[in-house]
Amino acid sequence: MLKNDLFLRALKGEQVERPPVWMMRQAGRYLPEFRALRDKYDFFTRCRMPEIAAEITVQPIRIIQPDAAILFSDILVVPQAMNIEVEMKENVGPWLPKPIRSAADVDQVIIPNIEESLGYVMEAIKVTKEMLNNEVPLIGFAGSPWTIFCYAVEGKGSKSFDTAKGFCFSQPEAAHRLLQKITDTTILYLKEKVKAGVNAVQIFDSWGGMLSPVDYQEFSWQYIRQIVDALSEITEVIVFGKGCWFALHEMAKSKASALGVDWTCSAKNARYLSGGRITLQGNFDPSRLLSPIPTIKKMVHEMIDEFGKDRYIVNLGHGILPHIPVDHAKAFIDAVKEYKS
Ligand SMILES: Cc1c2[nH]c(c1CCC(=O)O)Cc1[nH]c(c(CCC(=O)O)c1C)Cc1[nH]c(c(CCC(=O)O)c1C)Cc1[nH]c(c(C)c1CCC(=O)O)C2
Repeated sequence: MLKNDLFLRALKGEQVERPPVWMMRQAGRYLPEFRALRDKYDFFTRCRMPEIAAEITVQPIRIIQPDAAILFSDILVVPQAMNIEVEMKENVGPWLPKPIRSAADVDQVIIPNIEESLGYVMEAIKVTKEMLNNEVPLIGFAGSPWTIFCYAVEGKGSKSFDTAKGFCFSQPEAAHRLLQKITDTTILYLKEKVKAGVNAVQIFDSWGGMLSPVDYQEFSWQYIRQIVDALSEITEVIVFGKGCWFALHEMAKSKASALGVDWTCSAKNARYLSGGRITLQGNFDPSRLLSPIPTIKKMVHEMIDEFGKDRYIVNLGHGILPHIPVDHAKAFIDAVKEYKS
């Protein structure tokens, strides 16, 4: 049994003493302990070594003490397993030497045997669960099919992902075939993660907000919904769509346990759009952690008042930035623990 199950209770919509808190990208570069390991091994090597991945996962649990851990890994290990080469370049980010640009390229993409190609993730989950010793739940994750597609086609990060969008609009049949392959792989992958021991899963649709509301339904949401349908049978599912406030109404009708929101959508609007009943997660502006500590704490308390303490998980509106001081990150977490309604 978990010693701290606040996070799972909030996902189930139960009443809580205070809302749970964790931070997207909490295992990351703002921690000196993370940077020390970073100097020793390159990015995907760290993902592939279960002991290292587990160590990075529990670092924030020791240092800033959130109510949930998120497995250290990356959304791009999935395309790697699908026969799409992905590198992580220093100061550049993801880099794909051979992006997908044609129907013939899509033919080369495989739905892998998860055990064979991503077994190292399952090993990392098992080691992490032992290290966590039932202190807090462990979150597993995957990118949304659309977000993975963005990298697979664009070949690198982008401000607008217009090559990826252009592929959808000019070669829709090939685009949908690729999106479906990613979806099928992601379902198999997340099911294995649940078997290996994660307590909940989050789907990151980081680039969903690049699409118009109509295109979002066609190229992103219909695939996320397949994942939610398959996974909600066995675990709690959180869907985080960056910039996807326009889809909250549709998302709230799904079997997801919670929806993530970013800081461009007010708590009031998010509650209104999502119908007021589903658990919401977010939405502190990550740059706001640069404010003085008393300001951070005050703003966190106001944010909880606005969302309400129940059916709410405190988080940032996107990942923590690398230059945030550790004591500011800790203040964010502490503010939630000090909250009195
Ligand atoms: C789009 C995306 C990626 N990866 C991820 C997303 C979705 C979330 C989001 O939108 O931020 C998800 C991700 N990536 C990482 C995690 C670990 C768990 C966590 O702490 O949240 C998670 C959940 C580790 C990571 N993934 C990456 C790092 C930094 C790599 C390093 O320098 O060591 C970490 C800690 C690398 C990465 N990985 C990716 C990019 C664009 C980059 C480079 C940009 C950057 O440096 O932030 C792809």
